[in-house]
Amino acid sequence: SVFRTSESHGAPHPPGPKPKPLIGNALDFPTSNAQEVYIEWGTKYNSGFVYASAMGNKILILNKFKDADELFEHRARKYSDRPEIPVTKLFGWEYNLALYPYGDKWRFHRKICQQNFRAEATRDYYEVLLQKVHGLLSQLLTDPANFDEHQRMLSISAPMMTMYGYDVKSFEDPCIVAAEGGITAGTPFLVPGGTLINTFPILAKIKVPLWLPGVSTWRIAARIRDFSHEMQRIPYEFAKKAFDEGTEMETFMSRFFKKKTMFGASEEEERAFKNIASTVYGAASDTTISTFRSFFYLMAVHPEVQRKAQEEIDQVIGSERLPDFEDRASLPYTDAIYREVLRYAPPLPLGVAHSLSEDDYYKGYFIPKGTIVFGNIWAMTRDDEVYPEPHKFKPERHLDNNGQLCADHRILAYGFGRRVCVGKHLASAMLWITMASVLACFRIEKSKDEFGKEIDISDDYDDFGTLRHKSKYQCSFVPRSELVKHLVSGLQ
Ligand code: HEM
Repeated sequence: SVFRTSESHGAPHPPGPKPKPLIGNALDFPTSNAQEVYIEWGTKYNSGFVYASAMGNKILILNKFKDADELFEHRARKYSDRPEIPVTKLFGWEYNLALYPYGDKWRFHRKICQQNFRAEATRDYYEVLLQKVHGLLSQLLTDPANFDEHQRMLSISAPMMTMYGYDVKSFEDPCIVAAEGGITAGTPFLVPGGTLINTFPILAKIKVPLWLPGVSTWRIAARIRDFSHEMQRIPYEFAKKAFDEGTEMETFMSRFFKKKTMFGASEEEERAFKNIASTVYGAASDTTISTFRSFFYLMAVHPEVQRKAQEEIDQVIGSERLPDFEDRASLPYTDAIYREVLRYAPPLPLGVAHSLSEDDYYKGYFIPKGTIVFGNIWAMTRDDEVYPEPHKFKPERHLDNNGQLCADHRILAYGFGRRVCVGKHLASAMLWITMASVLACFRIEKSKDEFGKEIDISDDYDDFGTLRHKSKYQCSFVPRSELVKHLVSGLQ
């Protein structure tokens, strides 16, 4: 569009679909597979970044890493805000630091996250993670058909355990019911006219239409607030009690309680620890679930990749023990699989929206304050100048000629700039140890039908607005040896 406004000093907005009178680009916004549509816009308007606006929302999409790097990293001071969600307070979602505006409160929370989730600090969680992953191995051995349920439970219980020491064992757990209930019921409120549909991952779970007869907005709001208080209260009180009784294990919350007892802590700090622990549930579980779904699928359809990883594991670890975090540096191919899964199937293809806190000019274009800015992770991980044959699953692309991991550590799936996923080291540890452990123990194969014929798995994904999941499929987990069977059954 070439709309010129007084504050733009004559510079046009970046290229994009031409706005219609009154409704702007309202009808142009995609409701699913947006990441692909935005790539098409880029091609159509011959630009690495495109702009559109509707009903007061201005949106900039960055399809190229170079532009994302320039704006999110080098101009971070302007590009680190979040779009405002008016109902946050109404729903009791003030705890969620991923939604905070760029400012002191966010900075305070982010600093605590960085201290506790930086690469070194994640070591404190290794023992718990390993225990949880070994639990998954046992379940895959005894009940392989329900592998998806098991990986979902792992993805939910690992963060609950590391944050609070709260051991979730069932989807009926009151804390999980409250967390899921709040997200499910609250989501429709976040979508004014559907235009913000791609703004937050949480929007993915739109299920209850608010205009159902007899459903009052306020009643729903009150329910969501209750859910949200419960999901914060239950595990917090559990962790507090465990600490007071001296039975606590080393967790994010116990570390805080210990510090408070020894040195004291402000109310503000206590509130921040609580907020962070609650945020982690939503931030960690769905993204991890999505990654595991892609991983099992990609292994089942790429036996040659699996074989290579298993050769590497057998060589380094042998078959008498299971992988440990210390083995990671000696298993570059397995690490390359982790990177390639997140490249091939980023769980949040459009990341999480940033917003621009001041007017800006870029490459001769005017971008107004308040513009919602998406880094199109999907487009960047499919850029064939960076990743030749981007539609192929090839872990080798992350290795150099000596079979060592390439120096570029950047995993685009974790987002950008000062808002980059603050849990990425924890996520990396969790994802890698799970992948290495499952590969060490099982061959992941396509399931067979009653005639012994392999059941194909399509490359279909469900796209819930922002969160992308491999659509339902079957696969089999075959123990690699009797020894492995023995090793895994001994874990329980
Ligand atoms: C596969 C796993 C994960 C993926 C793909 C992922 C991806 C992302 C992305 C794309 C963002 C937004 C970045 C941006 O604004 O540019 C984000 C933010 C965030 N993530 Fe993750 N994440 C994962 C796991 C985790 C885990 C395990 C934790 C917690 C320990 C976590 C905590 C957070 C938090 C708190 C934010 C908000 C940061 C802020 O607004 O400053 N994430 N994540």
